[in-house]
Amino acid sequence: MTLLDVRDLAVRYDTPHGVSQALDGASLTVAAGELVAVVGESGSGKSTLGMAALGLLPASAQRLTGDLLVDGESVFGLDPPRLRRLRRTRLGLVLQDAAGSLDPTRRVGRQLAEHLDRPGRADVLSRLEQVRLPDVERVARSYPHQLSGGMAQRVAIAIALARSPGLLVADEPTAALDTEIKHDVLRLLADSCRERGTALLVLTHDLTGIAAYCTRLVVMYGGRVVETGPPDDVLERPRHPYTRGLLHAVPGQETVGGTLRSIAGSPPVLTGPSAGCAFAPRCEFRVDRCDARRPEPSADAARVLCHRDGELDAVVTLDEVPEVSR
Ligand SMILES: Nc1ncnc2c1ncn2[C@@H]1O[C@H](COP(=O)(O)OP(=O)(O)OP(=O)(O)O)[C@@H](O)[C@H]1O
Repeated sequence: MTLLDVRDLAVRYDTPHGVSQALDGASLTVAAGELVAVVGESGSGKSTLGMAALGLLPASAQRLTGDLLVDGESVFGLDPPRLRRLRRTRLGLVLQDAAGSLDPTRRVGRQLAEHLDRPGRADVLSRLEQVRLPDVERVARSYPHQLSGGMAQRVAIAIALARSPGLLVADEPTAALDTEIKHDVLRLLADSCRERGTALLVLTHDLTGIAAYCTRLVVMYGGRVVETGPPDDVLERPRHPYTRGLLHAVPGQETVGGTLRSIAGSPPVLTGPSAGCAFAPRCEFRVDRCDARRPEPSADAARVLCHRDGELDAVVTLDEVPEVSR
């Protein structure tokens, strides 16, 4: 069953400093219980997509075209009370700065209790145990500043999952954590969502870190979804030149005596809809039609947005795509 249905969504921000087209016709569906990672460089539109899914776009954001449906209903069509109810009952959010998302003046046990249907002490402690926190009595009595970053993130996950939402959006949930605990937190997020049947949308720069924990990878560029598929397919047989570039740019994939190749150029800052393929200026396979027309998604499940999809394997052998350790 489709839980989240993003249909050709275009969103732009109007600010005193100018206009920024954050989403330029993004399309994506997420089924109930799916674990989806949305990857892409800074500015590709991941956070805007995530906030739109939660009905949390700021006032400066304007929907130009398209729609976003949760449980079959457009979040843009809901009045504020119904949107609040949808958020409270069906949606959850975990941010990068977990400690910052907690109230610094109140003990974490009390904060968690507010989100529980049966807010007793036993339930609070059991929820803290479920997110694999040690010494839960002490944690429940603590103020946020008394917890490490990893512990605060686990509390934030317990709060976000308290009502077993249909969809949990996690925006760079491990970016502020030490490398050793990043994987533990990602595993916890994925396991907790799987146990509850909650769909997970993780927004991240870290393509390979997340791959082991999700059932689908979604690659964004220039405010559009340019490729999607099971992690093994995307990592082993990337089809979009941007995905291939991202994999070449993964640290640790350099060959001995070779150099780490990054994608030349910078991601676009769009001020309006892209006339052609937004990746064309950085693409080594660019031809005239790439600048002239917007690519439409391929008809298969990967929905690759590339004019040259299907032609490129003759140009690049897949041996050139580095193997990614997961
Ligand atoms: N509140 C805002 N006001 C104005 N412009 C914004 C706002 N939020 C995002 N943008 C712009 O929209 C574009 C997409 O940003 P967005 O944060 O959605 O991408 P992202 O992929 O999540 O990037 P990052 O990983 O850096 O958060 C960028 O050009 C960004 O500067």
